[in-house]
Amino acid sequence: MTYNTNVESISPDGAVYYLFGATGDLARRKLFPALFSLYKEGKLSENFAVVGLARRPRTNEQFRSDLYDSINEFCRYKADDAELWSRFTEHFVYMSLDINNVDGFRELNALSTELDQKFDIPGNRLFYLALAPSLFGPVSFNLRDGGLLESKGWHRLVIEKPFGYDLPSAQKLNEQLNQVFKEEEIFRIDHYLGKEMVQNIQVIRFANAFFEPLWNNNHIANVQITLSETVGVEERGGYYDKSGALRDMGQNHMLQMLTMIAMEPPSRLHGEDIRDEKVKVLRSLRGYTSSDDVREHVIRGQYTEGQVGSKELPGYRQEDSVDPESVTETYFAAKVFVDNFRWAGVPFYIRTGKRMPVKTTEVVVEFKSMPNNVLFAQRHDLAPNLLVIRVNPMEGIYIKINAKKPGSDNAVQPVSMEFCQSCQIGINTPEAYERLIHDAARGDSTYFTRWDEVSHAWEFVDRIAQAWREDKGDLAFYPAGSWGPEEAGKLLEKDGFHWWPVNGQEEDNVIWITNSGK
Ligand SMILES: NC(=O)C1=CN([C@@H]2O[C@H](COP(=O)(O)OP(=O)(O)OC[C@H]3O[C@@H](n4cnc5c(N)ncnc54)[C@H](OP(=O)(O)O)[C@@H]3O)[C@@H](O)[C@H]2O)C=CC1
Ligand SMILES: O=C1O[C@H](COP(=O)(O)O)[C@@H](O)[C@H](O)[C@H]1O
Repeated sequence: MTYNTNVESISPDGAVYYLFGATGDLARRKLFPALFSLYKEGKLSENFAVVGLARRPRTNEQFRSDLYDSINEFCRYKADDAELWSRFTEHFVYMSLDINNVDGFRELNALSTELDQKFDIPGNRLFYLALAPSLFGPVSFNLRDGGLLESKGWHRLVIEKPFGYDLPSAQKLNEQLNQVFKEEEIFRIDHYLGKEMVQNIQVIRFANAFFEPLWNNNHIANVQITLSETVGVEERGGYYDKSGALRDMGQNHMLQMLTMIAMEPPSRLHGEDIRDEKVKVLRSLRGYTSSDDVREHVIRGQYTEGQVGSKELPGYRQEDSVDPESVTETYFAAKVFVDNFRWAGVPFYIRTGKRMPVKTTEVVVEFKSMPNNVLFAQRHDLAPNLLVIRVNPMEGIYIKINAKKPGSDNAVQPVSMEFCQSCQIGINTPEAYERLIHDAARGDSTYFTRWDEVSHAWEFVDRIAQAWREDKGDLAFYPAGSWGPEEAGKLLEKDGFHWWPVNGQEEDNVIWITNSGK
C-alpha cells in the first residue's frame, strides 16, 4: 500500500460553483465559511466564481453582506482583512431562481459564460444542492435542459443528505440523477467522512504496527461507536419527525464510521479501492430479519422532558412541528455484526441520541483481556486495553493500558495515554465541509458515498424500520439530559460488557498522561 502525501497540494481547477439553497441554514452555517477558509488558505486560486441561487430576491450587495455575517459568526477565520475580503467577495454573485422554472436556468447559463470570461474559467461547473431532496431530480433535469451541461469543462453534482427515505425512494432518486449525471460526477455528501479524525481512522489502523496485527476477532472483544448530541431537533422538527435517529444518523454517519473501522486494507489508498472495501463491509452486515431479532439487537428511545446542565428542556413530543403522539425515535442503540472472517463474533455496539448529557463522537475499541495469571489476578481484575478515537468536539486518540503502580509490590494501575490533537496550538483543523468541497472541486470522491454504499446501508436500515413499523411497543423513553434508555445498557450487559465512559470521563483511579494539560 502506498500513501499519497501530496493530495493536499493538488489545487482544484478553476470552476463556477453554483450554490443552490444560498439563503438556507446550511449555506449560512457551513458552506460560506468553508469557502472562505479555502480561499484564505490559498486553496481556491483566483479562477473561480460562486453563484448563490434561491427564490427570494437579493442584490449582490445583500448577498455579500449575508456572506460577511455568516463568516463572522461561523467561520474559523474572521473577515478582518479588508483587502482580502474585497478580493474574495468579488467572486460572488446572486441570482434569484425558482428550481421549477427552466427559463431561469437558461439565464443562469448566460451568466455562467460571462463569469467564465471574467475569471478565466475553462467551463468547469460544480453544482452544490443545499436543497430539500425533493428538488434534487428537478434541478438535474433543468440543468440539462437549460444548457448548463454543454460547457466544455467538467460537470459535478454535490448533493446533501438525506439520499432518500428508504431503499425504494433512494433508487428512484438515483435513477433520476443518472438520467443526467454519471456516477463519477455525483458526489454524495456524508459530512462525517470529511471529519479529520474519521479520515484518521485508516491512518491509525494501517500505519501502526501496534494495531493492525491485532485488528481482528482474535484480539478485539467489541467496538463501541457513540454519537451523542445535546441538541434536540431545533427548527427541524418537521423533517426529523419523519426521519428519526436511525435514518438521520444511523444509515449514514454511523454505518460509514463502522465501515472505516471494519474494512480490509485497500491495495491502494485510491478512492475506488477504499470504497470497494467499505462496500464489502456493508454487504457483510448481518441483517435482522424478524421483529424478535430486531427487538433483541436494537433499542429505540425518545426523550421526555428533562434537564441538560441547569437548563429545563421540553420532551420531544412538545417540540415545534412534532406530532404530539409521535413514536419517532430520537435515540437508538444497536448490536451489529460484520459476518466475515476478520470480525466473526465481534459485536459492534453503536448508539446515537439527541438531548444527551454531552456532545461527543467517539469510537472505543476494547481488546480482549489478558488471561488472569498468578502474579496479578489474585488481587486484581485486569482492565481491558482500550483504543479510543475521539472524533469531535475533541479530536485525538488515547490508549488505556495497565502498568505497575509505582512503589507497590505488584499492584496494577490503569494508565491512559492521550494525544489530544485539538489541544495542539496551531492545529486549526479544517471543518468537514472545507475538506469535502475542496475534494469535490479536485474530483476526488474518496470521502463521498458511492451508490452501492448508500443502497446497502438502506437495505440494513430498512429491515429495522420495517420491524419498528409492525411493533411499536418497544419504544423506550429517557429524560432529556440522560444517557438514553436503560435497555441500551442491557444490550451490552448480556454479553458481559458495558458502555465505556465517553468524553474523557474515565474512572478515578486512572493515571492520565496527556498533552492536553488535564
Ligand atoms: N442545515 C443543516 O445543518 C443540514 C442540512 N442538511 C441538508 O441540506 C439541505 C438544505 O438544508 P437547509 O439549508 O437546512 O434548508 P433550508 O430550508 O434552510 O434552506 C433551503 C433552501 O432552499 C431554497 N429553496 C427552496 N425551494 C426552492 C425553489 N423552489 N427554488 C429555489 N430555491 C429553493 C430556499 O431558498 P428560498 O426560500 O429563498 O427559495 C433555501 O435557500 C437539505 O437537504 C438538508 O437535509 C444536511 C445536514 C445538515
Ligand atoms: O447530519 C446530521 O448531523 C448532525 C450532527 O453533526 P455534527 O457534525 O454536529 O456531529 C445532526 O445534528 C443532524 O440531526 C443530522 O442531520
